[in-house]
Amino acid sequence: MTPRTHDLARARRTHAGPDIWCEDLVRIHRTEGIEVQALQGLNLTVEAGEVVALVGASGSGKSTLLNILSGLDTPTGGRARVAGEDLTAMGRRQRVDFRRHSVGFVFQQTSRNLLPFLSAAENVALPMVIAGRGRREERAGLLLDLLDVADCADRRPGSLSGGQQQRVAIATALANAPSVLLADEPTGELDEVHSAQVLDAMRAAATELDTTVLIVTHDPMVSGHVARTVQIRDGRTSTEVLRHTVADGDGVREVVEEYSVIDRTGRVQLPAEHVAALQLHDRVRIHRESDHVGVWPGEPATPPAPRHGTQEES
Ligand SMILES: Nc1ncnc2c1ncn2[C@@H]1O[C@H](COP(=O)(O)OP(=O)(O)OP(=O)(O)O)[C@@H](O)[C@H]1O
Repeated sequence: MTPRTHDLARARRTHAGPDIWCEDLVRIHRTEGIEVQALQGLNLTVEAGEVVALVGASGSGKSTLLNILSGLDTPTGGRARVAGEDLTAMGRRQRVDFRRHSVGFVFQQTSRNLLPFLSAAENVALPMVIAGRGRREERAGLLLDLLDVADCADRRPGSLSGGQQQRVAIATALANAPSVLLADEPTGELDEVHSAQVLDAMRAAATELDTTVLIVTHDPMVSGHVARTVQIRDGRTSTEVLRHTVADGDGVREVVEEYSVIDRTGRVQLPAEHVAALQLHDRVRIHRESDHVGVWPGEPATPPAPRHGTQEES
């Protein structure tokens, strides 16, 4: 901790277990008699202090999930807990409290995050005014310092660059020391250099304040800046990419491993490229070997003989 930020209040958790937990989450949107199942039994667990990117094609259900996790929307089915709060059983007052204290939110549009007629410091202080928090000016200054935009404190958003505005927006979202920070395409309007700077600043602030972060993004670059990337496909989590640094006889290197997600009932979504390459459709044959499971196209009718060590793993 730097000397200036050592007295910044960090997230305070009174719950045990993960900060984000969803089980079999379903959300059906109904408009003009048409039903769209945006989330189709989604499972996701994010432990306290993790920084996770959520990626997926347009329409895969990312914004729907974020709206539920931030308490703006309610699921049609399944269960969800964020910062220890059961999102399916919250009353109106509890929901207001949850949005004020337990979660912070950063939108893609820089103009949506900040009030244009307030300075950066006043924007950061505003959620603390609403929550009745003391020592606001001091905390606002420390947060702006933590996000490396202390020099912008007296400037209004309109005179700041997109990257500076997003840093101020992150400071604002962290004002009341939430356990969870949800960010919807926070780098969507920034170029690569500024995106990287904003992500690094967000990650550093999250570590300092012990905040759990979920970043929804289309930007593949974001994955390179986080240890865990969860892919959502057709309203379900399908694959996860984990990155970690290994130091061994060959030196220090980054190891990237991709996993398919398996749910409680044993469902696995095969990666789309495997499905296409092997022309898997309608039904497949599955064989268990001693240490893995093989998946074969449904044709021909005779099951293949096991070929140890050469099968495509699911
Ligand atoms: N309010 C709504 N009414 C009807 N359908 C909706 C509504 N919101 C979302 N949908 C539908 O639900 C599905 C998931 O949408 P969602 O916005 O969650 O996806 P997304 O992954 O965030 O997409 P994008 O990356 O384009 O923002 C889509 O088919 C979308 O058309």
